[in-house]
Amino acid sequence: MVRVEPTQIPDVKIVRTTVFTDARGYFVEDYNQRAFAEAGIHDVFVQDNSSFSTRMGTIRGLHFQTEPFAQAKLVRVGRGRILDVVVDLRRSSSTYGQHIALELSADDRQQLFVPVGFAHGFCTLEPDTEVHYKVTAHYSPAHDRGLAWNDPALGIDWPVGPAQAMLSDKDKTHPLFADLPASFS
Ligand SMILES: Cc1cn([C@H]2C[C@H](O)[C@@H](COP(=O)(O)OP(=O)(O)O[C@H]3O[C@@H](C)C(=O)[C@@H](O)[C@H]3O)O2)c(=O)[nH]c1=O
Repeated sequence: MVRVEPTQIPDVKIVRTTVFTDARGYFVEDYNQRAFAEAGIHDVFVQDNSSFSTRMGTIRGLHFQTEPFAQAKLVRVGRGRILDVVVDLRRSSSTYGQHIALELSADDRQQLFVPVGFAHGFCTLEPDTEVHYKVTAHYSPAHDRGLAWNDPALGIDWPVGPAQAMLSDKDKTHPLFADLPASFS
């Protein structure tokens, strides 16, 4: 059983699943298209991604792709724990520039649905953390964009600062929120 619930930014959803345990172990539905449709989400996922981060304090983000490769994402953790963060980049939105930060772990199996129009990133809260996410458009390096994870204007309360964060070279160079071109919305 899959339940889809709104967050403070209503188009961003928390997805909860029911785990059925028995003597063998457990069974769980990780994704259910009908439950999403009943929640008004009709996005079609076309690619499943996984990333593994060895170090606690690894930050990946904040990332998004532009049209026609903009992606909605459904994020879950297979091993370990993350602080998952999404930032509303939709200029016409009443929550433009606001963010949601939610802990996701392998233990609670909570997932986050991130609609098109948001930047996404996370910080690992444990070593050896594996993140799985479905996306609704294929990877396109030409449409791949970033937003500075530690832009003070975003007000994100990351668990680590720049001195401790493990980042890719790419993620050290993204523009500030105020410098994103208007054409992204
Ligand atoms: C995202 C992606 C990367 N790659 C390749 C490109 C590159 O050589 C290598 C690592 O890519 P990155 O450094 O962009 O990986 P990463 O920093 O983990 O990027 C991911 O971060 C999280 C927060 C997201 O939301 C994702 O959409 C994605 O942007 O993998 C693909 O082949 N397909 C993909 O879909």
